[in-house]
Amino acid sequence: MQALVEQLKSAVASTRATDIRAAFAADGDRFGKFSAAFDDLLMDYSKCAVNDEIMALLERLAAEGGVAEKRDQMVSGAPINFTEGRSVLHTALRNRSNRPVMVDGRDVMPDVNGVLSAMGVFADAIRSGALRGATGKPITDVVNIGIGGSDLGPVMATLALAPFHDGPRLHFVSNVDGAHVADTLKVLSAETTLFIVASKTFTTIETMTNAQTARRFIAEALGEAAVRHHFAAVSTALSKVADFGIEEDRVFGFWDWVGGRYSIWSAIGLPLMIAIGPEDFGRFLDGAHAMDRHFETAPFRENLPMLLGLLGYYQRNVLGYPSRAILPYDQRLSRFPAYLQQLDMESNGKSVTIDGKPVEGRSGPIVWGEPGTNGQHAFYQLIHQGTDIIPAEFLIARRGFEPDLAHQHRLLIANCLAQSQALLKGRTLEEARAQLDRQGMDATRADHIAPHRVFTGNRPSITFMHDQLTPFALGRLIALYEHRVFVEGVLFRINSFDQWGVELGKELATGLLPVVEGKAGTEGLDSSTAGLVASLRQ
Ligand SMILES: O=P(O)(O)OC[C@H]1O[C@H](O)[C@H](O)[C@@H](O)[C@@H]1O
Repeated sequence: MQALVEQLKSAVASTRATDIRAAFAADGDRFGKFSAAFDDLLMDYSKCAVNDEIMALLERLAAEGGVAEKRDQMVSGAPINFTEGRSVLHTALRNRSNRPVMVDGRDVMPDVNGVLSAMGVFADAIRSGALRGATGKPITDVVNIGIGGSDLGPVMATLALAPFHDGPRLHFVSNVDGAHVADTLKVLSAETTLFIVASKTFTTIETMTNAQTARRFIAEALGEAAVRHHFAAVSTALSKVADFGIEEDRVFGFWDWVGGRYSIWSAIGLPLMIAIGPEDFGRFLDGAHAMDRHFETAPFRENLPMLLGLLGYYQRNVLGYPSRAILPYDQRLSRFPAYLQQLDMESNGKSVTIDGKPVEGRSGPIVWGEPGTNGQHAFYQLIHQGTDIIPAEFLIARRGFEPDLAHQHRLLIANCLAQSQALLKGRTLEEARAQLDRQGMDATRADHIAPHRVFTGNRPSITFMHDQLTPFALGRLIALYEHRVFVEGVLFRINSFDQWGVELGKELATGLLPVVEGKAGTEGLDSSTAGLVASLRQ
C-alpha cells in the first residue's frame, strides 16, 4: 500500500492535481466526471484535487487495502474489533431485510427486532399518555441522561428531525458538571418527567452521578415509591440496571457488538423514537439500511462511502491536510459536526496498526465544524486565507420545511454554493488590484492593500445535496459517514472500533478525586498538578 501512496504523491505532482481551478478550465464536464448520486443524494467531489489518474490509483488502493473484504467481514459478524474480541454490527440494528446475521453461531435479528418492538410499545405508551407518572399525570418531558455515544446521537438526531417531533419535550443531560443537570431540572415538574438512563456499560461516572441526582429529584418531590414510575434505562449491562432499581419492563437492552458511537440505531435511539414516533424511527433505520446496501453493492465510482473514505484518506495521507471541516447548511444539523467528531476521532484517532506497529504516515484528521451560514461570519476566514488547507464538506437540502420562508432557503443555498465556489476560485493579486482601482483607491495604497485581499483558491471541498432532511435522509447520511470512517480506518490499518485512548484520563480522575476532596495528599504528583490542587485549596 505504501508504494501506491508514493505513486499517488508523484501523480499529484506530475498532473498538477492541486490546481483544481486549471482542471475546471481544461474540462467542461468535470462535474459530470467527479460526482456521484445515490437516489436524491448527490455527492459533488469535482472541487477536490482529483483527476482520472488519481481516481484510478485510489480505486487500486481500496482493492489493495482490502476494503471490500473487511466490509464483508464486518457486516457478516466477524470479530473485527479484535482488541475487545467483538463483532461490529451496527448494520444489523437497521437490517430491515432481516437476513440472518450470525454472532457465535446465533442469528441476532430476533433479539434486535424484539427490542425494537418493545421500544415501540413503550414510546407509544408515553406519546399517547397511556403511561403516566406516579401521580397519574401524563409525561410531558423526557430527560435522557447519558454521555458520548449515549448522548450525542439522540441529541443530534432529535434536533435534526424537529419538524417530525410530535411527542413530549426532550432534554439531554450529559456533563458531570452539576450545572447541566441543575439547569435542566429547574424547569421541570417531577410529576410529568421521565428519565432515561442511557449507558452501554452502566458504569460511566458522569451518567451514574447524574442519574442519582435525578433519582433524588423524584424521590424528594414524590417519595421513594414514585421512582420506578419515572425511570427507564438503556444498557448492555442489565444486571447493573437492576441494581439501580429500574423495573425490568422499562429496560431496553443492546449488545456488546454495538459500539457506543454507533449506537443511535439501538435502544440508545429511544429518546428519538419517543420524540418522532416508532414509524418515523423506522424510516430513520430504513435510510441507514439503504446506505448499507449501497455500500455493499455499488461499484467504486458510484459508491458514496467508498468515494468519501478514499478522498478522506487521500487528503490526509497523500496531501497531508490536518483537519476537515463539516459545514451543514442546515441549522437543524447544528450538532452533526460534534456527532461526527466522536464518530471519526474516537474511531480513527489511533497510532498503532492492527499488527501492533506504529501507523505509517497519518491516521484520522481533526474533525470540526458548525452550520453555515453562521460559520461564515466566524472561522471561514482561516479556511479561505489561512496557512493550512482544510478540506470542507458542505451539506445542503434542496428544500426546507418552511414553505413560507422559501426565499430564506434560497439565500441559504446561494451562500453554500458561493462558499465552495470562493474556495475554488479564489482571487488573484491582479483581480484584487483591479477591484481596488475600480473603487477609486489611489495607486500606492492599492498596491499596499491588494495582497491582503488575495485568496489563493484551489481549496478543496465536497458538496452533498439531498431533497430534504427527513428521518430517512438523516439515517442515510449518518450511515454514509459511518462507512467513510470505516473505509479510512481500513486504509490506515487501525482498529476503528476500540477507544483505549479515553481510559487513562478516567483512571487518573478516579485517583485524583480523594486529593481534590482533601482526603489524600499531593505527594508523588507532578508539580503542575500539585500546584493546581494547592490553588484549589486556597
Ligand atoms: O454508554 P456508556 O457506557 O456510558 O459510555 C459513554 C461513552 O463513554 C466512553 O468514555 C467512550 O469514550 C464513549 O465511546 C462512550 O460512548
